[in-house]
Amino acid sequence: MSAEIIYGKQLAEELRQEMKEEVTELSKQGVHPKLVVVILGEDPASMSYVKGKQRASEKIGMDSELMELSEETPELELLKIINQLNNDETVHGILVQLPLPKQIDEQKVIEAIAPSKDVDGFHPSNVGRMMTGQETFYPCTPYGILVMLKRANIDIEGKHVVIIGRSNLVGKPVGQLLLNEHATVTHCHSRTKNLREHTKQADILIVAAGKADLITGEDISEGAVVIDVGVNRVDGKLTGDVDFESAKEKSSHITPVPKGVGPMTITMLLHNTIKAAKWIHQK
Ligand SMILES: NC(=O)C1=CN([C@@H]2O[C@H](COP(=O)(O)OP(=O)(O)OC[C@H]3O[C@@H](n4cnc5c(N)ncnc54)[C@H](OP(=O)(O)O)[C@@H]3O)[C@@H](O)[C@H]2O)C=CC1
Ligand SMILES: Nc1nc(=O)c2c([nH]1)NC[C@@H]1CN(c3ccc(C(=O)N[C@@H](CCC(=O)O)C(=O)O)cc3)C=[N+]21
Repeated sequence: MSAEIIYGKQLAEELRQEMKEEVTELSKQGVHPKLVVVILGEDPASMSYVKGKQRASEKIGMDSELMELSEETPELELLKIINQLNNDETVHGILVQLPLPKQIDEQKVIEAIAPSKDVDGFHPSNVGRMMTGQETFYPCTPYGILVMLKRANIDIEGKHVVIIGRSNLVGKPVGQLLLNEHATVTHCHSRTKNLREHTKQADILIVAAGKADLITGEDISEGAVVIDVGVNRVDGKLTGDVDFESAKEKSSHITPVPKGVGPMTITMLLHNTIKAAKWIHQK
């Protein structure tokens, strides 16, 4: 069997077209969704994601602003800036690019962002809402994965989803969202023993470890759905956590890297920003 390739990039473009129309409609009502992205330092990989977010926002007619701060910015100064953005009525979404330099406590920064502007969905209040099945901003990568699975007509209910990763950004929230959709969820991580025994059990395998080629065709069962979240740079080339060629021969569906999960992450960020603008407007 050779898998159907799920191109997140293509789906992302379709969804962004719909969003562009929504932004036009909103602007007729005087609502101009605006995202502010804050980045500290000039790490090339981070800059490249951030530029991608900027381009995507502009393409759908959304306002977006990039605040480039020095790598040495003190924590207190960053917290002050976040406070100003929280109080700025023209700003609907705030994203502080992670990871942050070592002088800054990441959790403090995440908690400083007003939950109503937390388009990343990382604030404990929004995480709690997601956990209890309430409407909120869902973290962009997990939400993008959910939308991809749904659009590809993949059944989630009752299926065994195995996730490699338990980070607060990806692993944990994707497990929670799929649990909300009635999947049976297993998380694996660096202390998991006999990883292959677990991955072989997966109807849907989500790999978010950040280790190139961690998973190959031998680790999966015939007909599994494979979602590769990993973004690794190997010899200057972007690659995922899954050996695409061998996994493609055994899976029923598989996402590529690039052009898979990444573009969906950015799309859900745009979606959350539009949602934030609509919420504020309704108040
Ligand atoms: N495409 C996209 O839009 C996005 C892609 N990413 C990418 O996804 C990947 C994961 O990101 P993130 O969750 O932030 O990364 P983290 O490094 O925070 O988490 C990695 C997780 O994988 C686990 N892990 C690492 N190595 C192994 C191993 N050999 N076997 C089993 N488990 C392992 C870790 O276990 P433990 O908890 O025990 O340490 C941890 O839970 C990265 O490549 C990142 O670049 C991230 C965000 C968005
Ligand atoms: N506060 C915060 N929120 C994030 O959502 C966040 C973050 N910090 N820090 C870093 C990670 C990583 N991330 C990606 C987004 C898009 C692509 C993406 O679009 N990738 C393209 C390729 C892009 C390229 O060619 O460089 C693709 O896979 O096709 C990848 C990774 C968001 N993150």
